[in-house]
Amino acid sequence: MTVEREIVTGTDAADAARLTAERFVRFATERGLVEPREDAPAETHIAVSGGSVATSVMPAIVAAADGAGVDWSHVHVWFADERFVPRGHDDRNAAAVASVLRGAKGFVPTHLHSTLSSEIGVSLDEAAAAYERELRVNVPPRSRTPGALPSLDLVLLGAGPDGHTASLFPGRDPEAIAGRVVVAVADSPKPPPERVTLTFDAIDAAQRVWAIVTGEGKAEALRVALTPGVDARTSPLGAVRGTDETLFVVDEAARTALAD
Ligand SMILES: O=C(O)[C@H](O)[C@@H](O)[C@H](O)[C@H](O)COP(=O)(O)O
Repeated sequence: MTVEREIVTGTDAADAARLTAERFVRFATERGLVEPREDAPAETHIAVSGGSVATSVMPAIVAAADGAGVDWSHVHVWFADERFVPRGHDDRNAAAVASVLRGAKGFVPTHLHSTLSSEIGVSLDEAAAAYERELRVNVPPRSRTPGALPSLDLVLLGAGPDGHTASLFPGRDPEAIAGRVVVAVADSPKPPPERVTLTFDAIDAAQRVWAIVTGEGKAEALRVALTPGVDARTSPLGAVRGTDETLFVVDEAARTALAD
């Protein structure tokens, strides 16, 4: 059964980040990260993206979590996608996310799961395979079916004006990456060309998928994503779903192409 997609609207990008942070505090509370509970899950696995998710939404989340008393010591942070560039390169999302997480109370630095960077002599394919292995070892699947994919608790996605999300770009065959958790992208239309990304299957195995889509430049991408029945080749953003929750946090500017 497909879970209904929920849309919440902020006045602008900052308000959308605030609304996302509010939802995060609710999520963290449910998982026993504020008041420890006996039946709380031992670990919480979230994946984050680059762009404004790394630079605006994560800071809002960490600030709100701090105000609510969230303990990050059992939280693991993964990347929905990452650019395959040398460590320390400005294009790498890891540095921005690591710096935000320095303010997260109790966060254990080794719980930030970065992808391999390009200067260490691994190929792009090896970097993707290594990240898939790391996810499979650390993140339990929800189903006992053999081969079931790891189920992240929360995936935070952004979206590009072309409807890409993570590094899943339109015009590509989703079947070509079916069953994989992480794949290499060697020819991203948006620079830098080499990336690693979670697949549709990996995102769809996550319990909660939240996409933060703001700004007038995303209006058409949002309209297409919300078109009933849109496929992953036309709109990666429109195709992603969580097992329990799919939430789009948008702003007024991004809604301008939607019918009332
Ligand atoms: O990897 C990239 O090239 C970008 O990070 C990209 O995927 C970004 O996440 C989206 O385009 C949304 O960007 P904004 O949230 O900043 O609009």
